[in-house]
Amino acid sequence: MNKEKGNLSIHSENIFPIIKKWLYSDQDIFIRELISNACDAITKVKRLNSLGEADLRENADFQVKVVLDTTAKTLKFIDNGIGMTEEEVKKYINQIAFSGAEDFLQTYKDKGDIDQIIGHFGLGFYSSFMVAETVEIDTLSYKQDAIAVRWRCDGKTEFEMESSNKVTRGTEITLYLGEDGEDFLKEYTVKSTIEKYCSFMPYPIHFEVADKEPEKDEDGNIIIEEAKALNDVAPLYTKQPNTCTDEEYKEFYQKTFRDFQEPLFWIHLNMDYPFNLKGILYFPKLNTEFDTMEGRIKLYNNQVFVADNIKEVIPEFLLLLKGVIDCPDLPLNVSRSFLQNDGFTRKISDYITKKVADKLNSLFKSGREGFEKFWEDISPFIKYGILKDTKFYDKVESIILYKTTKQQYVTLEEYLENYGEKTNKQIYYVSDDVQQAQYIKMLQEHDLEAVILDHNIDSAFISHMEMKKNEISFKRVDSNVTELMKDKDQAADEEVSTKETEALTKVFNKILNKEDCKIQLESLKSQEVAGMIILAEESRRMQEMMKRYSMGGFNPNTIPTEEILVLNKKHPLVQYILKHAEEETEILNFIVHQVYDLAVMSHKPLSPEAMGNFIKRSNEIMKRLIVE
Ligand SMILES: Nc1ncnc2c1ncn2[C@@H]1O[C@H](COP(=O)(O)OP(=O)(O)OP(=O)(O)O)[C@@H](O)[C@H]1O
Repeated sequence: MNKEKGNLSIHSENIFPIIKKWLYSDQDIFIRELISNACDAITKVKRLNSLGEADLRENADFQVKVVLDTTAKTLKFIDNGIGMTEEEVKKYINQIAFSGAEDFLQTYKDKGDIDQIIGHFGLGFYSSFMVAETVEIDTLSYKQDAIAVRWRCDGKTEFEMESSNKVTRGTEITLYLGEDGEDFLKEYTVKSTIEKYCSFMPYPIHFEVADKEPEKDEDGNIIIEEAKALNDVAPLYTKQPNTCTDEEYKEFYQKTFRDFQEPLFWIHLNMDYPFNLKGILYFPKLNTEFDTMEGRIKLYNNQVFVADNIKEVIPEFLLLLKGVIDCPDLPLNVSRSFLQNDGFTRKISDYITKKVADKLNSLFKSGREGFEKFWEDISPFIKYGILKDTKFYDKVESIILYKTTKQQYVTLEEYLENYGEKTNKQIYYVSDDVQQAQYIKMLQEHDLEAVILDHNIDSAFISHMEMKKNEISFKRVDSNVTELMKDKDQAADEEVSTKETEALTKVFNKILNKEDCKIQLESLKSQEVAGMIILAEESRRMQEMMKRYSMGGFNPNTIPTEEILVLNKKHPLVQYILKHAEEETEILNFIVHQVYDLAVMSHKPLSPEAMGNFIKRSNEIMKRLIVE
C-alpha cells in the first residue's frame, strides 16, 4: 500500500489534552481497554471460524501478550484475533472511536465533576493516549491475502498509515510511553493493573518484560519459567451452580479477596432473564464491631472489571459482603446519577436483595442450629439491611434472632410467646450482660429473660422495630422497676414512705455532695439489692442519640440526667441509713457512698475518680473488719 497521511475526523482540535485531563483519575483503564479489545478480537475470529468463515489452522493458541520494554520505553499489547484491514483501520480507528470521544465531550462539556463519570467511557483504544506520546498499530486481518497495515499517531490530530511487516494474524499495539505514562514502565504497576482489571478475562493473558535479565541457576544456566497466564479464563461464577463444589467456592473466595478466613456461606447468582447476571456473594466472617465491617463487591461487565462497590447497582447494605457480580447488560458508559434513577438498575438491585433474603430464609428453615451458629456474624449485616431496605425487612423480619441472657436464640415471636404476657409485650434487653448482671438476676428470679443487644447498630435497630411493630417496645433492664420486682405483700403507708424518701434524699445529697439526687423507695423482692439506678428508656435513648450526633468538643456530662436511685426499703443497709440519717458518723458516710457506687456500677462504668475513691474506701472497710 502507499504511504498515506490524513487528518483524524474530529471537530475538536483539543481532544487529546481533554482525554488526558478528564480521565486522569482512572489513568490505568487504558490497560483494561486495550486488553478487552484484544479479547473481543479473539472472540470475533473464533465466531467466524465456527461459522466456517475464517481459517484458523495456524495461530489458534488464543492469547493476549503484554510486553514491557523499559529500555525502549514501550508497552505492547499483542493478540492473535481478527486483525484489521486498511479499510477497517480507517473506519474503526480513524472515525468511529472519535465519534465516541465527541459524544463524551457533548455529554460532559458542562460538568466538571470527574466523580460523575464512571471510569469506563467507551473511549476504548484512544485511552492509550493518556499515557503514550505515540501509538502504533500493526495489524493483519484474518482475511485471505490481507495486507498488513501500520497506523501511527503522535497524539495530535494527524495519523500516518503504511504497510506493515507483520506476518501473523492479529493486532499489535505499541505505546511509546511519555512522561504521563512513566508509572507504567514499572513491571509491578503493569502486572497489578492487569490483575486488577483482567483477572477474569476469557483468554489467557501473558505478561513479560522484554529487556529483563534472565534468571540463572547456580551453574549459570538460564532458568526457563513456564509461561503462566495472569488470569482465570473461566471464573467460578460463570459455571452452573450445581457443578461447583464447596471447596471450589472457598478457593475462589480466598483467591479473589485474599482473605484466608473461610466464608460462612455464599449465594451463587445466575440469571438469564429478564436480564443477564451472574455472580457469587459471600458472607464473610465479621469482626464484631460494626465499624470494622468492610465488604467488597466487584462489578464486572462480561468478565471485565469495572469498579468496586458501585452502590447505585448494588444495595448499600450488601456492600458489607464480599462478592463478584457480572452483569453484561449494565449501561456502564453513563453517569452515576443516571444509574441511580434507572429502573433497570433498580431491578437488578431488587433481584440481588431478594436472592439474599431467600437464602437467609432457606438457611433458617433448613437448619435452625446452623443458622444460630452464623447469627453473631451475620446479624449486623441483616440489621443494617433492615434499616436500609423495606423490602428486605419484609422478607427477613420473622427470622431475626435475639440471644437471651441464657445464651439461647429466640425469634421475636418466640420471646413474646414465652414472656409477652408477663411483660406486657415489652422486650427486656441488656446492652452489657456483665455490667448489668444484677438486673438480669432480678429478672431471672421472676422467670423472665432479657435479650442481649450490645452492638453499635442495635439502638437504631430497636427504634426501627418499634416503628414497624407498634405493639411492642424494647426496655433496657435498668430502665424501670417492674411490678414483678416489687414485693406487693408489704402494704405501703404512703405518708411514711414520703417522709422516708425525703429523709433519704437529704442524707444522700449531703453525703454525696449533690443537689439533685433523685431517690425512689421501693420494697423489692430481692434480698440482695440495696440500691439500683434506673434511667427511663426514653431519656437514655435521647442521651445516646445526642452523643452519637454531636461532634467533637461535646461533653456528655452536660446532658441533664434523669437517673433515679431506687433504694430497697427492706435491705438492712437502707434501714441503717434511715435509722441513723441524722448522725454524722463515718459509718453512715461509708455506707451511703458504697450503696450509691455499687448501684451505679451495675448501670454504667464509674468515672475514674469515683472508681479510685471506691477502691480506697473498700480497702478501708476491709481493714476495719480486721481491727474490730
Ligand atoms: N485489538 C484489536 N483487534 C481488532 N480490532 C480492534 C482492536 N482494537 C480495536 N479494534 C477495532 O477498533 C474499534 C474501536 O475500538 P475502541 O476500543 O475505540 O472502541 P470499542 O471497542 O468499539 O468500544 P469500547 O468503547 O467499548 O471500547 C473496535 O470496535 C474494533 O473494531
